[in-house]
Amino acid sequence: MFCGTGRINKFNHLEIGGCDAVELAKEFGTPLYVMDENHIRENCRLYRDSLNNLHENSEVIYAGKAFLTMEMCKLIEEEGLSLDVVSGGELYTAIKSGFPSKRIYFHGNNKSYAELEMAAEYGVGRIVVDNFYELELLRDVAKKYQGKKIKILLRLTPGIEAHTHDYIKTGQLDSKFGFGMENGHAFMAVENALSIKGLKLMGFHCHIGSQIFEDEPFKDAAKIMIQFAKIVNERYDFRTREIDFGGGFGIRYTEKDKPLAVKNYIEVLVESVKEACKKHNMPIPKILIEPGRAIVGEAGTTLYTIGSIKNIPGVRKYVSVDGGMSDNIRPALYGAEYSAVIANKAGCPREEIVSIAGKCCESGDMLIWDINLPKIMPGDILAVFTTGAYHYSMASNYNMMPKPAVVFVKNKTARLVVRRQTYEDLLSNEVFMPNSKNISLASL
Ligand SMILES: Cc1ncc(COP(=O)(O)O)c(C=O)c1O
Ligand SMILES: N[C@@H](CCCC[NH3+])C(=O)O
Repeated sequence: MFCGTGRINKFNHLEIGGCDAVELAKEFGTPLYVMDENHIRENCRLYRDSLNNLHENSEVIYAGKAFLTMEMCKLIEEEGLSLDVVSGGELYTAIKSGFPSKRIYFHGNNKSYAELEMAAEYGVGRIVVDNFYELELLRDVAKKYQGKKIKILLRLTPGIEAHTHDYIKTGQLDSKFGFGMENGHAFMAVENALSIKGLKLMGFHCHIGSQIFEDEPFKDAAKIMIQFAKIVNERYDFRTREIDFGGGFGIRYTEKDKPLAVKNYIEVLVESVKEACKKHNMPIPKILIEPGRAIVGEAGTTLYTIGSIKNIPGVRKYVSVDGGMSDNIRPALYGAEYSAVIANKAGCPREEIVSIAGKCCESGDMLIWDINLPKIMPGDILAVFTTGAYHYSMASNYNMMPKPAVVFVKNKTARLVVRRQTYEDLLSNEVFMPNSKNISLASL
């Protein structure tokens, strides 16, 4: 049975990081995001070592959008990875945690002038430039920060169609991200970037999509990016020092998912880069990758308490939990599928097919359709696996649902990393004056 990174203990309960999930639910309440810290650290090392063993001049950059807290930044720092941020807020989180700015890569398809200034001020390692507007903003930023060379990568769309959900494909020409190769924008961007004083072009970036199971798109990306670097070298006498191939490595949500082993993804990428460099007689650049989901996804489990159960004989049994699309938008957004167990009956035989509903006011707020579980009762604890990536980071306050707490579990201990939002938190930004009178303009 798929148990995420957990196991079933002698009480027939799910146990994660040596902690009984039923006890975690009691201590911290539900819904609760539980992150298996050792698993995250093992993934960091696996990616770092697999890449480094094949090509020393390399770097693994954790894509913070998957799951970002200051504690996570600290973990990433300790494991020697760099960090990809996509907004002023993510950058602020990293800086506040004490993450070294030189190891920060700043992404985003609509960075504001203020965000770019913030990046220059903190001295981030690379700004990954996405479009011509951003290059123009950077021209001004570079003028203001004269003396500080702003190192950049250009994000390119290599025209690759990865076989994944439409909303998480990014490498094709018809994308909001990056400079298109097919239409010549990528070359114009190189010319532009090289002409701006104060910017130092270091190389290129691409990201072909997310939750990719095949190796072919990575092979294609390697070939196309190296070929591009070769042409750029001939046309502009520019040597590409580094190429960032983005993230996208697939993980397991259900038993149907069959991702490649990490080593295989990395091997295919690095070998393809080396082969292409040999073909074009070019030095091998620094190789960077940006896994997000693959670092944290399988390490996360969400615990919920079962509430109402509605049986429609001959149709369906709806089992509702105390969370929903506010803590996991992925089923509604992508039709994502999940595996789950009842944490307090983890080893019991599966007896009935039920559908797990969230408590938000939307018919589409369904977490899992048709899952086979042991006989389920109100008060049972449901554990949904593989919720470490794009869950906490995509959580919302829809229906004024407080965001769940996050705990890290490791070696039989659990520590609170993010406390549960309170109702007061939900109102904390409101500017509300109960005794003020509405004065209409007409009466003035
Ligand atoms: C530029 C960039 N890098 C890295 C990632 C991380 O992707 P994943 O979580 O699939 O590894 C993303 C998200 O898809 C991205 O847009
Ligand atoms: N948020 C998405 C993936 C997009 C990744 C960011 N470019 C997911 O949950 O699968």
